[in-house]
Amino acid sequence: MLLETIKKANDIKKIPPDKFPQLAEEIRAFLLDHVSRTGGHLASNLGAVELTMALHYVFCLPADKIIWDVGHQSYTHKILTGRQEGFDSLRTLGGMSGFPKRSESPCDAYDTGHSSTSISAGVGYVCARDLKGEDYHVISVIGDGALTGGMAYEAINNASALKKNFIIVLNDNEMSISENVGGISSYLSNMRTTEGYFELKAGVKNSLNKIPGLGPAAIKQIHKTKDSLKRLMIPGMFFEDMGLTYLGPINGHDCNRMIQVFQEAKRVSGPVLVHVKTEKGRGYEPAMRHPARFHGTAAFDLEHGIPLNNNGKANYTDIFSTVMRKFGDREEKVVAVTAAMPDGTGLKRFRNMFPDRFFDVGIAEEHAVTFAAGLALGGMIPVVAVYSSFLQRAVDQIIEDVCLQNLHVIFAVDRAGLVGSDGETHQGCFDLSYLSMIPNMTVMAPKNKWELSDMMKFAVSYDGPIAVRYPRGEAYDGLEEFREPIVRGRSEMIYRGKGIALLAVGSMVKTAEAVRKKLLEDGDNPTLVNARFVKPLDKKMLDSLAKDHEVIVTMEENVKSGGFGSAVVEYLHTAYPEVQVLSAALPDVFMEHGSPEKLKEKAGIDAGSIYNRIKEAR
Ligand SMILES: Cc1ncc(C[n+]2csc(CCOP(=O)(O)OP(=O)(O)O)c2C)c(N)n1
Ligand SMILES: CC(=O)[C@@H](O)[C@H](O)COP(=O)(O)O
Ligand SMILES: [Mg+2]
Repeated sequence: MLLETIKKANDIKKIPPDKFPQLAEEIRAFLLDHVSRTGGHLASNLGAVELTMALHYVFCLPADKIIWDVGHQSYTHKILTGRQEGFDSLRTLGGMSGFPKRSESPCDAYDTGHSSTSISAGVGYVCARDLKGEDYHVISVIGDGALTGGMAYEAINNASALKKNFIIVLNDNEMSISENVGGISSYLSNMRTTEGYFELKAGVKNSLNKIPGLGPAAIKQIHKTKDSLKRLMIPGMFFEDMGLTYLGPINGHDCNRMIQVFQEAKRVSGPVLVHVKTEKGRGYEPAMRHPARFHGTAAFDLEHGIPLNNNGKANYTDIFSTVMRKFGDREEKVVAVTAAMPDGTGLKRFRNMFPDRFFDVGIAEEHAVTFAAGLALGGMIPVVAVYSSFLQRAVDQIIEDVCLQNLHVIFAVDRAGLVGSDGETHQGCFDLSYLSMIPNMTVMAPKNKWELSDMMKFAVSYDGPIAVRYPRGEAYDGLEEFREPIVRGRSEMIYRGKGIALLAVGSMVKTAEAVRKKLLEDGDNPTLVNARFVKPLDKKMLDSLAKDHEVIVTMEENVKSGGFGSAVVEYLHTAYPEVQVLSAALPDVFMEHGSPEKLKEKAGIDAGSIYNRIKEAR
């Protein structure tokens, strides 16, 4: 086994490149064996095996810096830097992260998880290197999907002005999570797959060298001709026009070719882009056929590519998907917007049935929100379906473009709360704070699957900016009998008791039920309220609770700061200083990867911990 030779960074250099096809095969077998058991990002990793090997062969880590965009494709990098054992604990609490982490290895140059940041970070490294007079290479590896994100162009613009030595590797597999979209994607797909541009470059260089006594004017003329020829050979010459030297496209599964080109890229003066063509899911038939399904996967049966442990229960995304399909039929003004997540947000069905009213804007959350503002002003009812952590990108657009103009834009905020195995970068723990601080915004969270549907109906009938946030995973199907009509700013009384009031937001209503059960066993008779609205706050309900409860417990899957609990404390503290308020919320730390259940325990927002806190307080 060649893989056994790899114990630490740069060990790959001990393996002769003619053995690389065997090493690539072993790495793919290793990835499949582990990811089929643990779950994780598979298809992108299978596609990036040879690319990573070639990079590790040519560059020297940790001195040289490889910055992985998003970071979901960094598994081979982890293997080649001596972290094979970590794959047994991949994405579990205390185990190895699924993304690059500087705390995990000196070879991880940059912590990532969100898209389109690698070129900016790379340009920063390059400037710091040159200011300090240091000597190393910086390589940003960005996918064609990530190249739909605006930050990438801001960074290229900057890199081109700075003219510093810097390598960008474009890993083009013609896929984002779903099919890649937009102009840049079509541009890349239209590029010739031959290596014509290389041949031309080499040809021109050779001819220049062979002509004795060639003067500067003649060379200038030849360069001009070369540029015109390049334009003929490669449509658009977009990257060169942006100020980068373009090399490619090259076969991203041919290690020898990549090694040759990366070595050439090292010698280029100024920023250079190497365009590498890879195949998402390579080497595993089900992933090649369904790259979107195997982009990020739970544990699956390796032989057939079928997920294990699928209990068939609907999750919140499924409910949202059904609601949107119904709106598509009933309300012609409803349009759907996603930033490259039609699968993850459940909008695929809407896309298939109402393609004219569906917009995938690429990995461009900021644009998605301002685009929705325009749609709303033009008379449509846009539903922006987006993960909580990705919406962080667009806070300014929510404030300036949507809320300031008080526009009817609906935000369907999926993956709100602890998402689990993706960890810090993906936990949806800030949205209640960053949404409810904005004037004109209404913020709701459903307690169960029926309420998500009711809240979406309410959101469509409402006129103004409004957000519904719901968690990743199985939709709660308890408390079906509690289905009072939704009224803006009004919470829902589930059980009226006295002494202790549990006031819970969304997913925490289920936890509050469990806390209530424990308290009932002790002889207490706690009240349980489903908050429904985080903004506006139901002050009438708070007034009424304050009258006959000594302790009010707020419960939310959001950071404490700026969240529901802090709003309740602010109100009660002045109006009813005698009432004790306990806030169960996420702590002021970035929550790592692990199962949501374990993370809740760690954060002290599981039923047991909240019960204990109440007991201590009384
Ligand atoms: C800001 C942000 N929005 C959305 C995502 C979700 N996301 C993760 S990977 C990905 C697709 C990236 O495509 P590409 O860069 O081509 O990499 P590939 O998966 O094809 O290897 C998306 C949309 C994200 N990580 N960050
Ligand atoms: C890397 C990335 O950002 C996505 O692939 C994300 O991991 C998807 O998360 P879900 O599995 O919750 O859709
Ligand atoms: Mg891609």
